[in-house]
Amino acid sequence: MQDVAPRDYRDAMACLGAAVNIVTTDGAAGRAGFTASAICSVTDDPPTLLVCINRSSSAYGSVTRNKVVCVNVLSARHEQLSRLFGGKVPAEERFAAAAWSTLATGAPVLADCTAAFDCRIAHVVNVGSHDVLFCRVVALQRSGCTDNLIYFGRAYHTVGVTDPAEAGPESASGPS
Ligand SMILES: NC(=O)c1ccc[n+]([C@@H]2O[C@H](COP(=O)([O-])OP(=O)(O)OC[C@H]3O[C@@H](n4cnc5c(N)ncnc54)[C@H](O)[C@@H]3O)[C@@H](O)[C@H]2O)c1
Ligand SMILES: Cc1cc2c(cc1C)N(C[C@H](O)[C@H](O)[C@H](O)COP(=O)(O)O)c1[nH]c(=O)[nH]c(=O)c1N2
Repeated sequence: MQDVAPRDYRDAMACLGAAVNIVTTDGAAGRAGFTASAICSVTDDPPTLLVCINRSSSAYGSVTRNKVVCVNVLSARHEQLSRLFGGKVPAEERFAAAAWSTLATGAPVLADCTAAFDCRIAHVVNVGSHDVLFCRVVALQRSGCTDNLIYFGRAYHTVGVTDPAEAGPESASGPS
């Protein structure tokens, strides 16, 4: 069996479109956040999602020591914010560019995000350069679920629904 080169792997992964999110944390280990597309739902009982984080990321220490994250799902208007959280910009400058609140864990919730999943990190698995964080969702926020910022072919795109009713009502749940 022939090994697949990392470059070929990334070229093929560039063909897999994915929603763009900002993953945040706060707590004793400090506030931090990064742009992430390697996120998916694991199970609805108990509500659990996974986040893949590069261990070389500036947010890594804060995320793993605080043991909480909020996954903020982005819409088209957040492209510039996604670029800011995509690397090489100091954390304070990233957060200064938007309005934030909190739900249950204290991790920053982006005021106008499409959906926010506030989580406690339940389990961590090391795989190559990344840690896979299995995150138990403890609170939610949904608002204006009409479009998503998508990363595909190394570029940003938008998908949306023409009838907002298709996306369901706005809501928030969980302890606050
Ligand atoms: N999962 C990730 O860690 C991830 C995902 C997307 C982009 N990025 C980072 O964003 C920057 C721009 O990326 P790009 O899409 O323009 O070109 P790229 O060639 O670095 O990435 C192409 C695709 O490969 C995957 N990928 C990239 N780096 C990866 C990594 N270290 N581990 C696992 N999968 C990875 C992603 O699906 C990405 O869309 C790069 O620095 C890249 O490392 C990282
Ligand atoms: C569209 C897109 C998607 C992702 C990323 C980037 C971009 C532009 N990055 C990279 C990540 O955002 C970046 O490396 C961090 O912000 C770390 O940079 P600093 O170490 O903080 O400068 C990223 N990193 C990661 O660990 N997991 C991921 O799923 C993703 N996904």
